[in-house]
Amino acid sequence: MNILVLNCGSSSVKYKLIDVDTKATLAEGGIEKIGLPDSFIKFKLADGSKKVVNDPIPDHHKAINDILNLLVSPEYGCIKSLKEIDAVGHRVVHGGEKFNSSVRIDNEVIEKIKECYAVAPLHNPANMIGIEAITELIPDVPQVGVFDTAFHQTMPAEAYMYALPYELYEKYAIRRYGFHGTSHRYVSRRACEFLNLDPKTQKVITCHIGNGGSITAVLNGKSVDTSMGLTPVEGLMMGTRVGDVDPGALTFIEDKEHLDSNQLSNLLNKKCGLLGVSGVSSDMRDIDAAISAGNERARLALDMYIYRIIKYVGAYVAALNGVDVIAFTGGVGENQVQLRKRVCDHLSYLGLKIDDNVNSVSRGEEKLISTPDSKVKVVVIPTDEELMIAKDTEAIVNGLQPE
Ligand SMILES: Nc1ncnc2c1ncn2[C@@H]1O[C@H](COP(=O)(O)OP(=O)(O)O)[C@@H](O)[C@H]1O
Ligand SMILES: CC(=O)OP(=O)(O)O
Ligand SMILES: [Mg+2]
Repeated sequence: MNILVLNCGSSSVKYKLIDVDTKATLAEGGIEKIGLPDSFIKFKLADGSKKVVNDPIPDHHKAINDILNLLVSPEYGCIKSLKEIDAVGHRVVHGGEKFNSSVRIDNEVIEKIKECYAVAPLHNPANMIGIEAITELIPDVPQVGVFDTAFHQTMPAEAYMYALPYELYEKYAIRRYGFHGTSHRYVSRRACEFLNLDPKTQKVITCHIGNGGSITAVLNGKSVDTSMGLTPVEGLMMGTRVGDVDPGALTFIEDKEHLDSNQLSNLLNKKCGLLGVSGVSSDMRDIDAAISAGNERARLALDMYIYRIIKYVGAYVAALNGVDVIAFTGGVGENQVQLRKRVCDHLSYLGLKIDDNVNSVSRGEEKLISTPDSKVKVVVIPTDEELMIAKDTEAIVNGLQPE
């Protein structure tokens, strides 16, 4: 069975075509920097080498079309026709309170995904573009939705409730949901497997730091708290998202700048974070380059970004009453060596030590980066949301309950 996985992030679309019977990955790649002038498509060729093609990709619509064309392209494709795809698994970012596991996509599910547009404006519309493109091109193929929010449905009420009037929760389901759940689920399990530990007995903190970023406290395999909230804006400072900010500052800005709620949402989602503070870019690679060129605002942005990660990890050590394993993942977490070093050096009070030599060469591969005598194990685990999505999709198409 060939399963196509589409993972629409806020700045990227990643894809994998997996033959789940042989476990072979037939094609994989991604489009990055969507909406930026230097966007590109990167994909693996049959011989394992990578090819990068620079191409202006203004939005997710063009990104998905390019991916589908590439799959059947005579030069680089691996299938002759889209009919060779048996099922499609989609990452869907916001599923509200409705979904605590993956589901087959039907009209009712589509309605629920659309209901969540307002609370995930960078993501759910992008996810729907993927679903609609597939419905149009290969209408009879079953499609499965795998929700970022599902893994966090185990959070206790004390962690997911806001101290707003209770009626607002009852009326609108305003609460914290958390995101990147598929990644936190995969990385927390894989980190334990990699270290030969039983996830059911471990206190794990997973740091998913990409264009969007979130940190999760995982106790015995279950999410008990996470840094994102009702929307993917809460928590860490991100590429373009503000993260935690005094709600009082928001009403002040609304007033002074005469913003309506759409304009305020646009500001908080698209104009803040690394981009807003540095004035340079939302992309960590550009921030690193600007710092090397002496840009002080880029340096301030990175300092703030790292400081926020340190505070959240500290908070989750408290929430878990200790920590056994810290895992870094996401485009930044897997590659930005300095960031990992600075976060870990700040956690030396836990008896945590990283091996600078190992850390400084660990990029995009599974690695234990703490020293043998460190009291906390620190690992880099490249996330594989696509594998999780493929497994869930296979289970659902076969009428089984996903794990
Ligand atoms: N080698 C690298 N060094 C530093 N940052 C990197 C590197 N590779 C990717 N990144 C950063 O990772 C981020 C994108 O992460 P990713 O997880 O792919 O994003 P998304 O949230 O869209 O899924 C960007 O800020 C990018 O600059
Ligand atoms: C939910 C979220 O922030 O996703 P991404 O990091 O892929 O933008
Ligand atoms: Mg992502």
